[in-house]
Amino acid sequence: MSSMKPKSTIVIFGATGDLAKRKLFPSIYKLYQKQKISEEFAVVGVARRPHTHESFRNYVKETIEEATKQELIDETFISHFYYHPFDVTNTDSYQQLKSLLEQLEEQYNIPGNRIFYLAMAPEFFGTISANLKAEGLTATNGWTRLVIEKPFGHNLQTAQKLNEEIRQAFSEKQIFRIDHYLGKEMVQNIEVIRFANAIFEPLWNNRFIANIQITSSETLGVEDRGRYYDHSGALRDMVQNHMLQMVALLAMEPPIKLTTDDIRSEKVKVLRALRPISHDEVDQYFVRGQYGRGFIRGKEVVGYREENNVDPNSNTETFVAGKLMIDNFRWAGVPFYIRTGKRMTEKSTKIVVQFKDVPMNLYYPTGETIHPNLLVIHIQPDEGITLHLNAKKSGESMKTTPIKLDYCNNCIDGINTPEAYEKLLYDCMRGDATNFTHWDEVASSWSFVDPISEVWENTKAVDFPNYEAGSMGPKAADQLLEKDGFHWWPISSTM
Ligand SMILES: NC(=O)C1=CN([C@@H]2O[C@H](COP(=O)(O)OP(=O)(O)OC[C@H]3O[C@@H](n4cnc5c(N)ncnc54)[C@H](OP(=O)(O)O)[C@@H]3O)[C@@H](O)[C@H]2O)C=CC1
Ligand SMILES: O=C1O[C@H](COP(=O)(O)O)[C@@H](O)[C@H](O)[C@H]1O
Repeated sequence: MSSMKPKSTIVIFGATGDLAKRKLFPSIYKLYQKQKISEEFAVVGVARRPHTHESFRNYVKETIEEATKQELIDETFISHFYYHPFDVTNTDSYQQLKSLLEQLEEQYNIPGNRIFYLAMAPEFFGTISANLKAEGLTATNGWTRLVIEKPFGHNLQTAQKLNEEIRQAFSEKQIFRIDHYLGKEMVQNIEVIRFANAIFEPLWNNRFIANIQITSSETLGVEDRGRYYDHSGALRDMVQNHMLQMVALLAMEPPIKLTTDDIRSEKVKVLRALRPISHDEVDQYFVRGQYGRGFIRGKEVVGYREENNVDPNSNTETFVAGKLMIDNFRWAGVPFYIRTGKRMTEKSTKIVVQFKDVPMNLYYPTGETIHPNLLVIHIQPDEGITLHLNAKKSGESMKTTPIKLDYCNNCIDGINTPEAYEKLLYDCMRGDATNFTHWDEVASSWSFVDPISEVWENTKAVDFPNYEAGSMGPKAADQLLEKDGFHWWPISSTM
């Protein structure tokens, strides 16, 4: 990795789409504003919609203004954007794209460094990769990298096929598989909290931790993504990738060094150690839900089956809760509970590490319990850490009261946490793949998730819809913990 400002052309396939508009253009702008990338760069948008370079620049400008809520006055920045309209299945057009890139590389003195960002439906990933190689766009004097959006396959088999296709054109080192949760500030902080604090790591195991809970709840429904989501569901959309990545970061052994390979190999070991769930065991370990009508912040919303582009009899889950066991020395016997869903009470991603109770309760010999110690990692929207301890209740003789030590990451003046895509794009430009998923992680995650989706696809959920929009999911998700003697800790910002 070079310490110089990265310099490359970025080709965005799917440049007129939602992801480019909401995440990619604003991220490139932020990197430019912060002077993190070289002033000599070029972005080429590819999609079918007709645009000239000029009309595309206007479009990009509008999208950035909409995202940043600021007027974009820097005309120089926008002049680095170009547009090349074509259907990516049409092989003839790649030669023209190649000529444009060569011309821009000369104009901006870019040494053949190219990022191909596939912000398109996955069905095109293989075709684009093959065409880029066949038409000679990957052979340059510099480096070429391929950024792949999710979903990476629909199950292990399709993911393997896709991987083989893109590996025909790009080596593993050139492939940057995006999991945007890995770009979140507090997800990246998990590793630092664990490995830079002498007080946590000695306790970070089955002798002291009772359970770990990860919740990622959303208030949004499927919005305009019904067509994709109805074939995906929450298990593939959130669990196979984001939730399992957080589990891996929480459970991995300290890497030998903070290199991409060392960290990834520790994460893979966790994913391989996940106790496989057989078809017969799915109901014991996993709960699915689908939202019905309800209220989100006082506003009535429709049920999932009434959403656009969703089958009115859909069997797709919009909520998942699960109990994961990691069969290794460190974690044997410690449940990791995960839950994620749409149209829930609050938008919140939180990790709660619940420590085991003190060995003997000196303060309430009559049976009242002491509040367990909790370490809460607030991923979003609030970013921070809270440690729940017990202290003496003022004025009362030897009674305890729960107290909290709080650190708020995004309350500090001047800290403007970069958006996940901004960080990941920057990492990719620098060639740092640490916060992208290696194929081995993807494969292990699919192996774990596949039996669950197979059972759910083949058995109709008779009780769907089984949770009201605006609630915390179906009752069965609470029972999953209750049968182990635990309960979900609240996700409110006061936790
Ligand atoms: N949107 C989001 O928040 C997220 C998206 N993703 C992933 O990112 C990818 C893109 O998603 P999103 O932006 O929402 O999708 P959209 O449907 O909004 O955009 C798709 C883009 O592909 C272009 N396109 C479609 N077919 C062709 C073709 N044959 N040739 C050339 N261009 C084509 C479209 O442009 P045109 O019609 O002009 O050809 C458009 O620019 C998907 O893999 C998605 O799963 C992942 C996480 C979040
Ligand atoms: O990848 C996805 O993530 C979003 C949730 O991301 P967040 O950063 O807002 O927590 C989810 O809405 C979407 O369905 C899924 O594809």
